[in-house]
Amino acid sequence: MSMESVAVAVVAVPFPAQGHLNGMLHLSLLLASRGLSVHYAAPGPHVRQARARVHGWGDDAHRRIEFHELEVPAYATPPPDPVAPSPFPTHLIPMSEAFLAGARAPVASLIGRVSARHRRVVVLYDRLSSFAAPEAARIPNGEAFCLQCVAACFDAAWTDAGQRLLRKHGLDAPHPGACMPREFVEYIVRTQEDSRSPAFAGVVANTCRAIESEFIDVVAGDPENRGKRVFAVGPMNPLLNVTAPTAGQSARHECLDWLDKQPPASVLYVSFGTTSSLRAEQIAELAAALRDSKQRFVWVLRDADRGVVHEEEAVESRHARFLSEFTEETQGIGLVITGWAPQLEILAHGATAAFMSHCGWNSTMESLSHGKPMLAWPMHSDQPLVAELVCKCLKAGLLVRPWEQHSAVTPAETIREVIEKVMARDEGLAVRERAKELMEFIRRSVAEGGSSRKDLDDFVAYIAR
Ligand SMILES: O=c1ccn([C@@H]2O[C@H](COP(=O)(O)OP(=O)(O)O[C@H]3O[C@H](CO)[C@@H](O)[C@H](O)[C@H]3O)[C@@H](O)[C@H]2O)c(=O)[nH]1
Repeated sequence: MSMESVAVAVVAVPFPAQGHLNGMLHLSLLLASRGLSVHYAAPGPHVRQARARVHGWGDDAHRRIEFHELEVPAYATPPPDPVAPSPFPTHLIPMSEAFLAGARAPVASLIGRVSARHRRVVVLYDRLSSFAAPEAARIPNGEAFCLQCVAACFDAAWTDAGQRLLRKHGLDAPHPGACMPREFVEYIVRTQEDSRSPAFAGVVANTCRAIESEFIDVVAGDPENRGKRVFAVGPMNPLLNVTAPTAGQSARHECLDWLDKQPPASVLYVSFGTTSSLRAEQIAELAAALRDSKQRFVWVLRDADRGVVHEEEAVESRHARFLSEFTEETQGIGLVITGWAPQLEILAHGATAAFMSHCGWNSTMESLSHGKPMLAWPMHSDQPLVAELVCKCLKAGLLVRPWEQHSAVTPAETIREVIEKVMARDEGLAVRERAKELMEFIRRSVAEGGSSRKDLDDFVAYIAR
């Protein structure tokens, strides 16, 4: 480790929901592997959640990071409501508000302590934890970079130039603000002023030129980013080798042993991330579609996370009756996982053929970087637009149902039709081939000489200057 890199410290302040904790931890691990001193700060339960759930780095990698548990006053953590009219996780709003109100002071004090010991402090914040950016301006040696853990097309979609580009590509998703409740749009607006801190130096984005080149240009050209640096370093998730298990990882999930016994490219992986809960009627239709399609599957059947994650007993009890019958009917053909699944390893596995997903951005990057076509079932926020990007622009997926139908139950027949197309029919050949091609492009981006590698090198060189 050079003295130069030790002199610069990174303070990473994720938003404490899994889809954000995860990206910030991947980036922190990438920076730590380059010899930078990295401090990762989140409320205690979320630090533990991020560490327990991250995949692909091996058991030892975390030692390179200093974790800080922020004291945030207690808040309500209601369970998700699977029958709510909107699939947006409104049950997370009390956590978001408490975090916004309570985390600023402990983050400021951490930044102050780190500032005293380093030549420069780089505050990496999430768009939803922008309050950390002005704290970088209050120390003499601070600067702030925003980690964009959503697609560049979603970031771009809020601007006129972005909207024009979306139309040019025939991407016909509703305006981003329409896919989330008004109170959450207000939350984003309230954090906007902070993100314009004088310490704001630029954006690090979990995307790459191989899939979003024009959208990255729109983000870079946004007047808010004028004179700032934009680095597209994605995918930040490790790219696993399809045959070898993760090096240095002790425990292996049993579903991977089951996948080892299945033929190549024969299994459909089904999972809807950590912010979606399906209503019982929808679960029954999806189950019927999986059973009737006669395709092998791994299905992660979980409700959305609470504001603080407790273990999964409640989920199991909600589905217990249905599950005992369904697992009997599909014995040998499929697996249902009700706990935390090793998604990255599942997507990397040679037996996995395709991914039925809500199109969260982490899932999308993980799927495309492992060559798996997507069966897109968008639920809220950025997902309807990402589904359009994957299906229409990248042509690496098929839509299960458009977002506009989110309050209706999608029938088994419709779901089965898409499963059969992607998994078995000639009609699905093009998306299967295209996903493999994109994997090659994406992997070239992060390899020596690729655009994401260069942007990561440039980012590291810039902050360590
Ligand atoms: O059993 C599981 C379930 C999930 N995951 C991982 O959890 C992450 C889920 O992230 P994502 O696919 O992005 O979905 P969400 O959890 O829904 O993420 C939220 O955050 C994302 C990034 O901001 C947004 O793109 C989404 O719309 C938003 O819902 C991924 O890394 C998955 O690999 C597992 O490893 N095992």
